[in-house]
Amino acid sequence: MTLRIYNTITRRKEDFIPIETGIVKMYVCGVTVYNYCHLGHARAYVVWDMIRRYLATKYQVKYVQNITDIDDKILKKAQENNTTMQAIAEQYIAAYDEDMAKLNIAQADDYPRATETIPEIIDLIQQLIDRDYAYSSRGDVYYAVQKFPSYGKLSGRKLEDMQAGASGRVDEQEEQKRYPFDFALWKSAKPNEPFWSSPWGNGRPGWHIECSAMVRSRLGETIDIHAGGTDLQFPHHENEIAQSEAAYAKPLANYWMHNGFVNIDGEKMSKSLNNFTTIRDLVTHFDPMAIRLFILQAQYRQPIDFTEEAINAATKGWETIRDGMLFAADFGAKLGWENIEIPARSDVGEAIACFEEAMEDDFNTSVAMSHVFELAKKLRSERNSLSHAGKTAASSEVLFQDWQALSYMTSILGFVADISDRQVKVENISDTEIESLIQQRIEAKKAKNYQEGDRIRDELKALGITLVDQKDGTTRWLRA
Ligand SMILES: Nc1ncnc2c1ncn2[C@@H]1O[C@H](COP(=O)(O)OP(=O)(O)OP(=O)(O)O)[C@@H](O)[C@H]1O
Ligand SMILES: [Zn+2]
Repeated sequence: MTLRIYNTITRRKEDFIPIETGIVKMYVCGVTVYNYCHLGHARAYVVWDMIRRYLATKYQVKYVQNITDIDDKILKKAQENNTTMQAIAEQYIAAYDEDMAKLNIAQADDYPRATETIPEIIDLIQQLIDRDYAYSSRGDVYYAVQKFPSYGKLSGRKLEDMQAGASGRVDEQEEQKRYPFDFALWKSAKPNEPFWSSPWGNGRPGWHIECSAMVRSRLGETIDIHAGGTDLQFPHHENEIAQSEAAYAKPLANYWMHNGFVNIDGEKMSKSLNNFTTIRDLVTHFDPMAIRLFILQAQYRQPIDFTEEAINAATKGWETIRDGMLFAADFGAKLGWENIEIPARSDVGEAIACFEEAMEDDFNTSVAMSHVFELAKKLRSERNSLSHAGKTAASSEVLFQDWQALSYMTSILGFVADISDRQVKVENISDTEIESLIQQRIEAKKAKNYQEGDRIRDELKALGITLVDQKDGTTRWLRA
């Protein structure tokens, strides 16, 4: 099987061949740190985390993700809060780390910050000026897009078409440019703004140049995969290509990958549209793994609509998968299983062929998840047989293989099931409390308050107690 990746720049799926055998160099554009991350950001970073985990089954992956800690929006927030740009950045970097850890997103190998990359940025701008791709103008430096003949090759935009559609509005900054689509590499310092000294005077870098400088300094002139959200194709990634390829005369990346949006009512979830739900708010209502599942149920390039029904359905789905993942912890001893660690790929063998086939097809997690569900549902039905009849339909060996395959797949997709949480809860409810809740449920059902009845059943389920309603109207219960 060969891994195939949809490459935005060629607009087709291609076989993945890394530059250096056995190594993948991957750069992902990170967040601008001036606010809490929302579900759209969660999607982006869950997706790149999943891809990184899958690649790591075959290659050594070097994963770099930048932090944009200089930006107009951060400055504005600092002014509003009467504090410094650095203080705002630190606050939201810490929040980012917390949110991503909840979603079980692995740390990058490196998180370069714009403020820590200034010498490399200045060097790169100087090279572009020396090669006549950039010019300084009253303390600013601009990239001359017309000098780069393949400008637009990633996004498919042509300068002539863009010019025809432009408004013709000219503000002060526009006057300093030679051509309307030239973009800033360096911005002269305004009063009360942080600045760094440079050959063009005091100022700060533009946004696009930081990524070109970081890719080069952390990974090299050409990398394997460069990734980000669909909105970054233009202008951000187009401009990165123009900068890096003009400076080094080599492709910046061999594969360009872009994740689809999380939408609300057909519109991109975004800070500027104020239609966002933060990750920290979501995790107070939903299990972070249900959020991860909600994201991975779609193939990464497809849009996802965020609705309450969809996230509720993902919560139910996660319960099934979690029970499957915890099958060994719950029943392994009873079935005589010895090694109940998450298995290595070699131990799982043939069982994962279908899963891998889906993942090799441009990381089709939608199909991959269907294989996960198949196994989780099978284990759930065996769980019921064990609880009710004290025996399983399939042999212990077959179940062990199923559980291993499920555990392997879910580890690649980055799911974690918290056994400690469950054990504590199970110990924390006494038989008398269970009996009393069952009695309350029977009464609720008699009063036709089925919602309350279901609530009690779910509450007990979360505590590891399964209720089994009998034909005679009584209820039996079982601890997981
Ligand atoms: N709704 C979304 N769905 C998927 N990815 C998103 C969404 N919103 C932002 N992203 C991605 O998150 C990453 C970080 O984005 P960044 O910090 O620049 O936020 P942003 O695009 O300014 O967010 P916003 O649009 O909310 O202001 C980018 O790769 C971006 O494409
Ligand atoms: Zn970038």
